[in-house]
Amino acid sequence: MSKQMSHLDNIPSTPGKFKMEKSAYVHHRLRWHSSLAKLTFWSFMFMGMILIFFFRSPSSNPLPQDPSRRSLRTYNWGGPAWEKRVRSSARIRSRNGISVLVTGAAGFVGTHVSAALKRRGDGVLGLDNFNDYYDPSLKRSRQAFLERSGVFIVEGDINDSALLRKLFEVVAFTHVMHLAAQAGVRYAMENPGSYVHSNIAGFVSLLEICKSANPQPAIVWASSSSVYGLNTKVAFSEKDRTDQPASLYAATKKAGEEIAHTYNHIYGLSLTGLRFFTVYGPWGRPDMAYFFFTRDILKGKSIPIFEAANHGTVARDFTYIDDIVKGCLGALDTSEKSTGSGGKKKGAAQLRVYNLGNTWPVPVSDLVSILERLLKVNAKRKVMKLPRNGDVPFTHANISLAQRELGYKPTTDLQSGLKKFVRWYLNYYSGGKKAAG
Ligand SMILES: O=C(O)[C@H]1O[C@H](OP(=O)(O)OP(=O)(O)OC[C@H]2O[C@@H](n3ccc(=O)[nH]c3=O)[C@H](O)[C@@H]2O)[C@H](O)[C@@H](O)[C@H]1O
Repeated sequence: MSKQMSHLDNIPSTPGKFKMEKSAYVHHRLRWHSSLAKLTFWSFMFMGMILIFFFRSPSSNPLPQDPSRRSLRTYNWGGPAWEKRVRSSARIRSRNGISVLVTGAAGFVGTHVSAALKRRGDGVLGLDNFNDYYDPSLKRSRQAFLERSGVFIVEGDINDSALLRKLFEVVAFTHVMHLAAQAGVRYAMENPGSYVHSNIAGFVSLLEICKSANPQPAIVWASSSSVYGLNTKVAFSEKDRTDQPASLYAATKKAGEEIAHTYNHIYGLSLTGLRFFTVYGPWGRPDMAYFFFTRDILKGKSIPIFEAANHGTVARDFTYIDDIVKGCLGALDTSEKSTGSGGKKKGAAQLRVYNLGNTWPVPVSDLVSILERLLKVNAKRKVMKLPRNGDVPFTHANISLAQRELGYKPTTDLQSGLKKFVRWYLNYYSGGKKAAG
């Protein structure tokens, strides 16, 4: 160790305690060394902070975390083998069958609708971008489940016009079931761009291709109960106002309804929007309350139960997936043909919107009680005020229009539907991932 260093060793850590009897020279040298050490130390700290900032900065992150940039991802598609799979999956195998492009096929509703169409002999081709809004492995399991039923899911984004054009070149789809979307009411505050990207830009991109397709397909697509927003008139009817969305999610779905009107008006596309009311069931979405409540009750974690102002009840018209599937098939089967061709309208075309709910709102606290009974575990309930993040206090569907025109008739109450969900959940997460379905 050098002499100078040994001097430094004598420097007390607390200023003001230095022994004043040392010579002025020594004192000066020590002060100089002390400043040098401090300077070196702070230089390193400064450099370190810059490096940390640089590596954590989103703009320098090579992997886009923002789903609104998902279109930057490249997918492999094309080639004779790929086209053969596309054709085979979309081939109609029953008399009077239809050929349907299902967007969002690896999603919750998309999986069930695709499987149901395939079961009755319709041609079905799936399209999904497998984004990571929630655990993509669940989407992969749904894909494997559909694969076993003969449904091929093309990996790609609805914003990829070249891919969509190619799909319509390979198959003359009679229908499109458009379920690809950025879902979730609360996440819209975290990532608004992803809602615009999928629910508005993506929808327009799809409609652009559909309007130019020959023949034009009829389109059925997922709107949402959330379009009723701050509407207080119950039960929600299609005639009620939908101009007060409470979340950006709701606003993009409402925008979708207006965009549908435009494409119907200008190009003669047949368009049917379905306002789904809090759909639940096996293969569901892990971001939804019934799903993560189940997970957290089993883990012994507390679950936040929202309540409205003045301890008011928060309730949802929870609708079981099988009922929703029947509504979707009813909408496809009653769709009239689009009237345009080559991008030109030839006459008036069908434009519809329907509520698909259960007509039986259930308080969220009752949902938790049902889960407790089914799981045989008491929940750690943490009641809290409904956050101001887009949630609405209640939903309640009037379904008479869908009943009359689509033959829609929900038959599953929340207790029976959750029983089926819990059975699936326990099977799926106890290692039976392949068999679950
Ligand atoms: O009908 C729709 O169009 C929408 O339905 C669904 O939205 P929501 O009805 O809000 O479902 P979901 O999040 O399961 O919350 C259920 C209940 O639990 C309450 N809730 C929620 C979270 C929580 O921590 N605590 C709580 O009490 C919460 O206040 C609510 O009362 C879809 O996610 C959405 O994509 C869209 O399709």
